Parts: sequence; C-alpha cells; structure tokens
Amino acid sequence: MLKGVTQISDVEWEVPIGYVPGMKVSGRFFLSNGLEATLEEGAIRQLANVATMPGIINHSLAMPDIHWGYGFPIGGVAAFPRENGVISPGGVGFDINCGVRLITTPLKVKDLTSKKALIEELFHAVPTGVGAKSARPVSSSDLTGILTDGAGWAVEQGFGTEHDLVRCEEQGRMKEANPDAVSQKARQRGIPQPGTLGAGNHFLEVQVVGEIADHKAAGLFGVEQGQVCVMIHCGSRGLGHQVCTDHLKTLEAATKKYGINLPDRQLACAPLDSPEGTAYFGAMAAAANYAWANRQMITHQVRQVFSRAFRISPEEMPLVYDVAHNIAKFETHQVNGVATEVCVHRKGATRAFGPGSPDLPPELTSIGQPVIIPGSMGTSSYLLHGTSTAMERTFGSTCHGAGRVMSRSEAKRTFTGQQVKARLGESGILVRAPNDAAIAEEAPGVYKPSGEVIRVVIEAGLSAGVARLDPLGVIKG
Ligand SMILES: Nc1nc2c(ncn2[C@@H]2O[C@H](COP(=O)(O)O)[C@@H](O)[C@H]2O)c(=O)[nH]1
Ligand SMILES: [Mn+2]
Ligand SMILES: [Mn+2]
Repeated sequence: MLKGVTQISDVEWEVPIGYVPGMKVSGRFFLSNGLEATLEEGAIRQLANVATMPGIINHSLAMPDIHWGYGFPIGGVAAFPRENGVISPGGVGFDINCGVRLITTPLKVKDLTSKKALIEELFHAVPTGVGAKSARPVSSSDLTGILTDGAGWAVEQGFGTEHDLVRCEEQGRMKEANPDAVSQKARQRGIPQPGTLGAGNHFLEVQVVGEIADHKAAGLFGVEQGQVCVMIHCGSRGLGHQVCTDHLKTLEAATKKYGINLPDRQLACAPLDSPEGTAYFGAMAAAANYAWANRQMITHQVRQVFSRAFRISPEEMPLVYDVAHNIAKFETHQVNGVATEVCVHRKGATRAFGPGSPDLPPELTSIGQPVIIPGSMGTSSYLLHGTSTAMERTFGSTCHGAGRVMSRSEAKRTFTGQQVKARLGESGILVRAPNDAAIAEEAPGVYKPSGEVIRVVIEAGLSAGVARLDPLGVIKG
C-alpha cells in the first residue's frame, strides 16, 4: 500500500491529516488488497487535496472505483455545510449528472430471436457518437423547459410516464435550476442533442438478470432471474460540458477573490452563498435537468424499438430507477448527531440512501433506494440497494462503476476494436459502435474487475447486493 496511508479494516484506509499540507480533515478510501495494484498515488493525493477545502465535513471520501480525475478523484465524495461551505465544479465533473438507469422488460433471453437485429435497431433509434444530433431537436423555449423541469418536461411531451419520474433520484428534476445562469454557448450546444447517447464510455446495454442475491429486494424492484433488461448510461452532453467550462473560469477568479488557498487550481470553488457559487449551482442544476430529460427521451426511443420488435407496451418496460453519479446537491445528513443540511459532491459516486429515507418513493422506503452500478461491456453490472451504514459513513454514497485503469491512448495501443469485438462475440456479447476505435478504448480490460469493486462496497456496508446483470449486447457511443 502507498506510504503514509493506514489500514483501518480489510476494505478501508485512512489518509491522515498532513499527507498534504493544509488538510482540515483526514481522507478515507474503500479498497481491497486485490484492487491495490489499481490505486494511483495521484488519485490519493487528489483525495488529500480535497480535504484542504473550506468547511469540509468528517472526511474526504473515495470509493473503490477511485481513479485520477479533474481536481477531485473520480469515485470522490465530499460534503460542505450550507454556511461556510464551498461548491466546486471539480467535485461534480464535466459531464454534469452523468448517470445510469435500468429498465426491465417482460422478455427472457429465448425471446430475443434476432439479437443482432435488435441491437441494430437500437443503434439507429438512439443517435450515438461524438457529434450525435437529436431526432427531435428542440426550440429555445423547449430548452428552457428542459433546463427547468428535467425529466418532467420529457414526460409532459409524451416521452414517458409519471411512474418514470417517481423512479428517478430527485424525481428527475433539481428545483434550484437557474436557466439564466446557462450561457448562450451552452444553450447552442444543448439544442441539437436531447435524446442522444454521446460518445466514449456512454452506452446502452441489453442485459439479462444472471443471479438474484436478495429475492425480497428484487421483488420490490420488479426484477427476476432470466429477465431481459436495458441499462442506459449518459449525461448532459455538450451543454453540461460547456456549463462546467464557463463556470470554472468564474470560480477560478472567485477562489482568489474570497482568499481561498488550494493546493490545486482544478479545485476552484466559491462559498455556497456567494454570487459565483450560487450561479454555478443554478447552472449545474439546470444541466442536471438536461441530463434527466436526455435519459428519459432515450428511454422512450428504447421502448418504441421493443414495442415494435416484441409487441409489448411501454408500460411493460418500467424504470427500476435512475441514479446520478456526477452531481452536487443539498441533502440532510447527521453531522455530530445533528440533522444538518449539507452540499454533497458526488464525482463518480452514486447516492445510496438507506431504508426509511424520506426522499424515496413509499414503496421503496422499507429497503432503501435501488443503486445501479455498471461494470463493462464484457463484465457484469450490479443492482444493489442503499444502506443505513452508507448514511452514517459516506453521506449516503457508494461507488459508480468499476472505474477506469487504462487511458484511452494506452487502450488503443493495447487492443484493436476487431479483437475486442471478436472476444466478446465468443461470450455471446454483441457490440455496435460508430467506429472500431470506440470499441478498443472501452475494452473490458480498461476497467477494474467489477465483481471485486462491488464486493468491497458490500463488505464495507455501503450497499447490499440485489442482482447481477450480465451483458448480452451493447451500443457504445
Ligand atoms: N455495463 C457496462 N458498463 C460500462 C461500460 N462502459 C463503461 N462501463 C462502466 O461504467 C462506469 C461509468 O463510469 P464513468 O466514470 O465513465 O461515468 C465505468 O466505471 C465502467 O465501470 C459498458 O459498455 N457496459
Ligand atoms: Mn458521462
Ligand atoms: Mn458516467
């Protein structure tokens, strides 16, 4: 293990105050000996850097999918008090409200008589790739509706049901959104892209429920062994990226203006109650709403394909849940035994609220929220649920994926798209992407082993297993 960090348990380590100068609290990260080789010193330094930020509460935290990111490590979680706390775009990421949703179907694998045709139809129904343009570009006033109402806008337009909204974190809408804090340039980037998957790590995957770990929770979530499901991973596209870029500039200036000392300028931040902090929060919330509308529109496109192919109605394809994994939100957590409103930054981390949370729909409060963790196009993804331990230890947070271990350039030197496709084909997994490079960059080998990452969060008590989801066919952006 890295010099200077101390082991607390089989799955938890501490980065003590002093690891980097100016730390206000210690860092804590969750990992296992089996994942030690994947740990980057740079990411632990970033975890320690976050601990120097004004007002940080308890610990700077990182999940087992930790890897190097912009400012904060990916897999990072940090909470700040509403008074005297700060907000930082580096703690959210460029793809604001990148997230994952899981949709079930009434189908079994045997019903997929032409999997290739299904994947091809999905590929054509959901615009995919770097500059993907929407089949339904929106007007400027529609865009304002999207930024204000998120998934609610999409449902109002006929792209889903009220039940979909209930099954989204925040009901698919951050009420604090301020479209006026979103630049014209960001709006221009957003107009042609609602309902598009984007590029890179974003995906749409047809999966089968391989194994149930908790039958009661699976029943409650509407999931059963052998069932075909669809997982969607994407975010706020060019609009979110532009919001982050625009506000980083103002927050870099604000960092100086408010005399905040930081070890890394990528941690640029401003007091939560400052004009700069408020503007970023309002714009970030608007971009988060764009992402929810985007995933909702893609859901509609997916349901239409399944309806045509299998004569099933959209109601037979309910949303299990939709989670955000790049976001900052005000939430109430126990701090020193007192219920306190804090701004939780999750940067490549997933909310994992436990049983009894008032933020969950009544039918889920007995068990906790569904937590959806993707693996890779060749390894399993997982459905888990939130726990009270996560509430106590990590501000109700868990990991967001397996976590990348190899850069895109190294991946292209190591794998070819054809090779990866052939190997996945041998396991019966179909891959469709705009080009071969996209497949090489996303080979399963660029990610940590998802099963071990999940084992760590379960052993640490941050989530509890519900079901394993195995890939059948994937569309990569
Ligand atoms: N099931 C799949 N999971 C995938 C695929 N590509 C990536 N991933 C996982 O998603 C997370 C998301 O990470 P992000 O930081 O890029 O948002 C990543 O860590 C992988 O574990 C895929 O094609 N299918
Ligand atoms: Mn993303
Ligand atoms: Mn993501």
